[in-house]
Amino acid sequence: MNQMNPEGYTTADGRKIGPVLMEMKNITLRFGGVKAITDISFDIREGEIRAIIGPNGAGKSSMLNVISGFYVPQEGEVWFKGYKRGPMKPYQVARLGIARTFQNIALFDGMSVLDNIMTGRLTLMNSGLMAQAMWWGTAEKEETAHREKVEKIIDFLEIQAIRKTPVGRLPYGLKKRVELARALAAEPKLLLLDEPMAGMNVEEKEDMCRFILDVNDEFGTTIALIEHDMGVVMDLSDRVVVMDYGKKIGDGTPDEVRNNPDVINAYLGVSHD
Ligand SMILES: Nc1ncnc2c1ncn2[C@@H]1O[C@H](COP(=O)(O)OP(=O)(O)OP(=O)(O)O)[C@@H](O)[C@H]1O
Repeated sequence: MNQMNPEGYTTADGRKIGPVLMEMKNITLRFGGVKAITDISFDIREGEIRAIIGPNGAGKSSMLNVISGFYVPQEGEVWFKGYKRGPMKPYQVARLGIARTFQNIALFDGMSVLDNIMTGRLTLMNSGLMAQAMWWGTAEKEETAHREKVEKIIDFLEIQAIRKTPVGRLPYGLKKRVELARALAAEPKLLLLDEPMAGMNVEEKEDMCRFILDVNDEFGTTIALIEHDMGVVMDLSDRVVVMDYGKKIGDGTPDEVRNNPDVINAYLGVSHD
């Protein structure tokens, strides 16, 4: 199988990748006079770890925000699970099965790890406040089921010891792991990670890499990520989209991208962290 096969393909290391889950077709996004994205197309396949890279200001965050539904492009189409996606509210995107983490951690510092992760399940909860007041039994049963799922994620990400700790007291690497846990609590089909390794030391990066691979492997979650650390990108990703000045300049396996002269030029031509 190759990457063009509609059924999917098998990676060099034997991982099975499925059919297309998301397709970005000729996306153009402008902010006033600034063109952040110019006519970019690419797909994300089921089970894949897909990276978006590029020098500073290339348009990566803008693209992640288009994928998440936060930005609606002026031109182009976004297809998800075989349907063209129109403008949506964030909760509708979450219900579709897309969850994300943020470049700057977005957790509730005063709340415990457990409670923060529980907030990830809000879009899956049927019982609202009214229902809880009137039919406490049903709501309680539902709450127990949610707690069980959350406890599973806590075990999986090895954060049992800090489950009661307020997030504000945790070191950076662990906060990032809690953020991953909260995104996973929504049971996403597609998980978006915005610079998951930013600000981490070597050991924290190694842990995060392992957890990302395990999530992908264990839950079959498709993952799209932006990351500046090239070593991490090349190790983790099945395929990589490369952006520069809002345009796509490369798309392929890490090896293909690494040897692409346009990509080499883009990275040599600018300062990069
Ligand atoms: N909300 C916005 N309003 C106006 N311009 C914006 C906005 N967001 C991004 N831009 C512009 O769009 C272009 C792409 O920015 P974007 O943040 O997507 O790049 P990036 O590749 O994620 O950069 P970095 O690696 O530095 O985070 C830049 O010229 C940026 O100034």
